[in-house]
Amino acid sequence: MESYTFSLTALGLFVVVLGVRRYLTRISVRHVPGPPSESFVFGNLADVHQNEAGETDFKWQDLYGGVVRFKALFGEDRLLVSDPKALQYIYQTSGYHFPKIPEKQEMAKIMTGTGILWAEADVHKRHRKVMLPGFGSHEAKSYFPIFLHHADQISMKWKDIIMTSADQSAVLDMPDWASRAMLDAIGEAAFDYSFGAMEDVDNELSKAYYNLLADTLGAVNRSKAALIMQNLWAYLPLSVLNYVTSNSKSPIFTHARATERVANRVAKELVDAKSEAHLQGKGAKDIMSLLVRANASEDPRTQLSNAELYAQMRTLMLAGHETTASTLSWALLELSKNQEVQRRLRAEIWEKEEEIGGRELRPADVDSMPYLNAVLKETLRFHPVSPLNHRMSGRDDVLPLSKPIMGTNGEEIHKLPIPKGMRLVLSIAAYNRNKDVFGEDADVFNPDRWLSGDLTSSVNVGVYSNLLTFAGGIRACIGFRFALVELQAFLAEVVGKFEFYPTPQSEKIRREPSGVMIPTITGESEKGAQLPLLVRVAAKDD
Ligand code: HEM
Repeated sequence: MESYTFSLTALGLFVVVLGVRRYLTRISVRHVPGPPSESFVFGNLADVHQNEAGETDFKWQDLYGGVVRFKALFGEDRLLVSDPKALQYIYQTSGYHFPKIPEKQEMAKIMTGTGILWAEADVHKRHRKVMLPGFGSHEAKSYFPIFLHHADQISMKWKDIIMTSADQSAVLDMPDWASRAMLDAIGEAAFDYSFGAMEDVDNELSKAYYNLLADTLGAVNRSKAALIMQNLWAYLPLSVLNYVTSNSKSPIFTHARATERVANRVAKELVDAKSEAHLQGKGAKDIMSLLVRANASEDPRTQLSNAELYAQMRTLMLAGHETTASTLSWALLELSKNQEVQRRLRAEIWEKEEEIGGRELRPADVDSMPYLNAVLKETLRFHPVSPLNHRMSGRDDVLPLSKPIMGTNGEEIHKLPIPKGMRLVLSIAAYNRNKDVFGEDADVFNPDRWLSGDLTSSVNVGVYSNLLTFAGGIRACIGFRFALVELQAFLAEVVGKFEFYPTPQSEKIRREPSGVMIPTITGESEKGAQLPLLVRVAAKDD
């Protein structure tokens, strides 16, 4: 008995010594500079998640450099990263060694299921391999007529409203219109499905997705309780977390679960119809049909299960419509504030229309419009609708840096060792304002920067124009070409036909971090996305 007690005590001591040794030899980031903690319990979490998107990141990047240490709950260190080389390493060179954060993935799972946004490592590789063929440049361009058609639907509605108004103008809420048009566009292009959102048809799927992101991911940005709760999840086993997400009565989860039920049912109906068409040899060219063919594949490397198939549809709905809708809204806000930019863009669109005679615009036409593309790139740079990405280090690692940072011990840090499990906040917003990459006026909206040919950087980070808006590397936005073609079509259509002016409310716009960065009116965040602009029909002087 005595020897048993002795063995147990010795084992206990051994475990404690091992734990202490591990703690003491753990790589420390304590010399990385950063802001003082606001409080031991909350750290700086409110600064990072509850200010306007980018506000804290820009300030800290200027004050401390491209890697900033800040505090999460109970003194936990986290890093905010905007240094180009460090980001390149995390996204590209060492992508699968920086997985997403488990508690955030649990949120991704309730919103999209076990699809590509949620998947990690080999499962992610398989999803990506199956989906990539649907998202090439050729495929994206083939949807251009669909996008133009849905942009034209907006135009017709706006014209009706404006023409019947007393002073031939109307105040229109951009995100509401853009969101419905983009939902219809993705429905048709990706699923060959009509949401009928523009026609206000009582479609339960479009109703289910309404404000989903704001209710779920946006909760941490509005409420301190939600912010603490979601950060406490880091300390819970995944099984407990899973129980919470499946049973909690909080609106954060009830909205997501209700959407899941409707979306899975519609996805199943669609998949059944498309499988039938596939069996009969009638292949359609929408993305869902491509995935259904993968579902029927015999090869496990390119196969998707039914659950994965439904999840991809939910992923594309979520990732593929509020993102583009918000980007269009931000573009129109900037054009309303910069009337000269708006006039130049319209002049280019009209010139192109004259050049092509009466025919409809084609992808090659919009590709050959330098100012349109400069305005688009500048909007994506200035207002990246996914301003933060979250990752953790899967192993002890070393981050390379483009520029040394001055450690709190007075020594320059040229490479930064980080321990396994370190949570990283990757600031897309701050990288996009990096003066070394985008010039001294990076904080100004200036489409001309894209026309001067001066934007060369030795470190390529992003998947498009060296912007980080669509992220980079192995998990870069799979739909970025799709988004670009869609935004080209919508901008050419609405700016060619209408003039946009600011309103008193548009002077109070807040960049709301709400899963997707949406425009809200200061003091009215709980109402969700709002951006009222004054709109008139653009008349050509003959
Ligand atoms: C302006 C529009 C868009 C922006 C700014 C944007 C941005 C992003 C970003 C930053 C990521 C990386 C997320 C992460 O790794 O944590 C991402 C991933 C993704 N995006 Fe987009 N996106 C846009 C439009 C679209 C569209 C139109 C689609 C589909 C039609 C789409 C589908 C996806 C998918 C499926 C992923 C996951 C890719 C993977 O994990 O391999 N996105 N997007």
